Amino acid sequence: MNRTDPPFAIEAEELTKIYGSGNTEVVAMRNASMQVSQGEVVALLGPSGSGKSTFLTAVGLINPPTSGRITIGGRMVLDGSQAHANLRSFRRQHIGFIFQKSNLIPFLSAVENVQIAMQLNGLSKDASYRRAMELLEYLGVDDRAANLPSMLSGGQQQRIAVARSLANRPSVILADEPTAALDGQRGRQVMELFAKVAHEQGAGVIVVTHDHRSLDVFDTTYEMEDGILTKQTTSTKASVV
Ligand SMILES: Nc1ncnc2c1ncn2[C@@H]1O[C@H](COP(=O)(O)OP(=O)(O)OP(=O)(O)O)[C@@H](O)[C@H]1O
Repeated sequence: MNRTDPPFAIEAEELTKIYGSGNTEVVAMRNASMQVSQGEVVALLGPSGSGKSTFLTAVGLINPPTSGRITIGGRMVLDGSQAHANLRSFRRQHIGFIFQKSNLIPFLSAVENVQIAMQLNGLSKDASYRRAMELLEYLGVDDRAANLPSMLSGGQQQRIAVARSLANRPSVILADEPTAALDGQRGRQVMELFAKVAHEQGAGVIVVTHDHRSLDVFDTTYEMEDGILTKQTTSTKASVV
């Protein structure tokens, strides 16, 4: 990389994660490294139990690695177990995370679930409401804004979760099988939305997916197998909406 190049959105260096110890020790991830440029969308593939979630939650500063370094937007935030930032507030400002399950707050309406992410960062109620409604409209669920999560389908809940993850215009978006609860077409739309946000906002995006039909949306594909991460391809890109 040249000195004048912008920093990588995400730089993971030699991440290793060991769960347990002695007889129960599991090395879930071994020296995993990845660089994601600003505006790049990465697919992370691999069989069940291969370490994909371990990698994603490490990069998302949720489940720190046993060793290795994580640099976000040019700032090294984690060196092994040593944090170089307040991880919780750094995560809230810079990282959007979408889990397999939507994890919405059950007693807040759809729009409030999106607003809360912004209000925690100090945005006013009115401003957060406007942006939340804009995002819900973008995702085709604005007519559900007043509903509690329990009144929504799995796919609708997931779209609310996607809106919430985008609310603070994060520089990093991490998604763990975000389209598992969606039908093929809606799943593809969500993937295309990630690509659009990556390109428009210059965010770095990593998506764990099993959906091979949407792989053309991604710039780069990595595969995890037995805790070893390997770069596969830079795909032939489809046009993005
Ligand atoms: N908290 C934990 N304690 C002990 N072992 C764990 C823990 N979390 C994950 N593991 C183990 O680490 C390995 C990697 O798990 P991980 O969840 O990262 O895989 P994955 O590729 O995301 O799987 P899936 O596709 O099924 O979600 C597995 O062998 C798993 O059993």
